[in-house]
Parts: sequence; structure tokens; C-alpha cells
Amino acid sequence: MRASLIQFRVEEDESVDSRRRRAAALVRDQAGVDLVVLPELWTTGAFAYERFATEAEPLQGPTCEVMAKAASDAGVWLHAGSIPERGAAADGADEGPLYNTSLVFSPSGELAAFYRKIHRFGFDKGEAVLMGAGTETVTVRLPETTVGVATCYDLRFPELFRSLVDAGAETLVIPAGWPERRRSHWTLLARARAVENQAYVLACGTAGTHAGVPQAGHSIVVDPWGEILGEAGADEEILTVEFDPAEVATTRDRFPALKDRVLGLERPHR
Ligand SMILES: NC(=O)CCC(=O)C(=O)O
Repeated sequence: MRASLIQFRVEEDESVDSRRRRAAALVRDQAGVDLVVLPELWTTGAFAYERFATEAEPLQGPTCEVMAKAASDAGVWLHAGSIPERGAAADGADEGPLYNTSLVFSPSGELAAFYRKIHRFGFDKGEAVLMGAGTETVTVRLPETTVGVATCYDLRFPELFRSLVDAGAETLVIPAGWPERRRSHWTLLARARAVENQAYVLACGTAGTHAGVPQAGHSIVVDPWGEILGEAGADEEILTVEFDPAEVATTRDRFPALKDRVLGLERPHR
């Protein structure tokens, strides 16, 4: 199986329309690979908090339309990264909540799945207060592998990945807008999630500087043994990696640590 991670450059001097056109062209260039991945919030920048509301769009809005066409033109599975989604308004409300929502398309351009980021970054500001939290984990069956999806800050929460593995995930796809100042955590956590879950990790970051926050880049693909199959540099780059999905079952058979899990250890605080 071949996957291309598009480590997209997001700078403030480019319009959202231009970013959409450029991203779609990059996706089309990947015809022939099986899976293409874009990063988190590439239409706005993950740290451009003031743009989340102004650039928010419905789930099936302009980015969905452009990416569906790009996926079908290229004939690829496309994890199109995430958008600031404006959800439906509750009865009596003027506006619906915002979500950080990932979109996954089939090679015929159907929206196969969407995932609303569960762990919002920023503690008591930024995304954590501006966006609503997703409540559902998401897996998507591709012909060669079952993909579990998560977004950026989610990478710090191993229990989410365990629940994806319990739902059958073999390949964990993580779009991100991870900052340069915590790059060592990015690489360490991507490898940790691969080793502990005996799964492939495809983690796609951004290049450039969003709202004054320099991005780490360094998109990475890790195999179920924790070995790095490919790693990008800091600037815009397409990282294409070939991997064998059958290695997940082989690793889990030969070193069956997942079978030794002791479940039910969570206890209420005393
Ligand atoms: N966009 C994000 O989720 C940023 C996460 C981050 O900077 C971190 O976990 O560190």
C-alpha cells in the first residue's frame, strides 16, 4: 500500500480559496497511490483562532466539495485533514457550534466518514473554548486496512487509540498542526502510539507559521514495531511511503502484548 502525506504550507498571505485550489492540485498529483492525507485545519491554520468562526463552513461546504472532486479525479482514498465546521443550530439558537472536523473520502468522491476532534487544544483558551468536542470515535474500512482517525492534540491521549484498536484499527491516521517548539513530543508520541498499539501511524503536520506559531512539519510514518518508515523535513513536502498492512497482524501474532492487557483498571478517585 502507498500513502502520500501532504505536509501543506500555511502562511497568512494566502487566501482560503487559493489554499483549496493548491491542496486539490497536490491531491490530484498523487493519482496512483492508495491513500492521501492532508493536515489539520489547513484552510485557516490550526493556531489562527480568530479565523475559525469567519472561515467556518458546513460539513458539506466548499472544502468538502473541492476535496470530493480531487479524491475522485485522483482515484484515491483521501483523508482531507480537518476544517472548522459550523454545526447545525439548536432550536432557537442563531448559530450552531464549531467543531474541528476531519473529512475522509472514497476514491469515487463520497464522504466516507467524518470525525470531530475529541480533545481540544488550548486549556482555557483557543480551540478549547471556541470549538465543541466530538464524542464519537471513527474507523474507516479501506480495501487493505482499517484506518482509525484522530487529530493533533488527540495524540497525547493513549486511551483514544486503544478504543480505535478495539474497533479494529490497524493504521492510525493523524492530521495535525503541531508547533515546532514541541517537535520532540510529536515524534516520540507518534512512535509510542505505533509501538503500544502495534499499528501503523501516519501523522501529517503542516509547514509555515500560523498566527505567529512556527510549525514543526516533520510528518512521519511509523511501522507497528516503532520503526520510522519516512519522515519529512520542516517545509512543504509530500512524503510518500510504501507499507505492508499485513505487518500489523504479523507483529501482533509474533509479539502478542495486546493480548496481555488487563482491562477494568480505571477506579474512581477516593
Ligand atoms: N492543534 C493542536 O492540537 C496542537 C497540539 C499541541 O500543540 C500539543 O499537543 O502540543
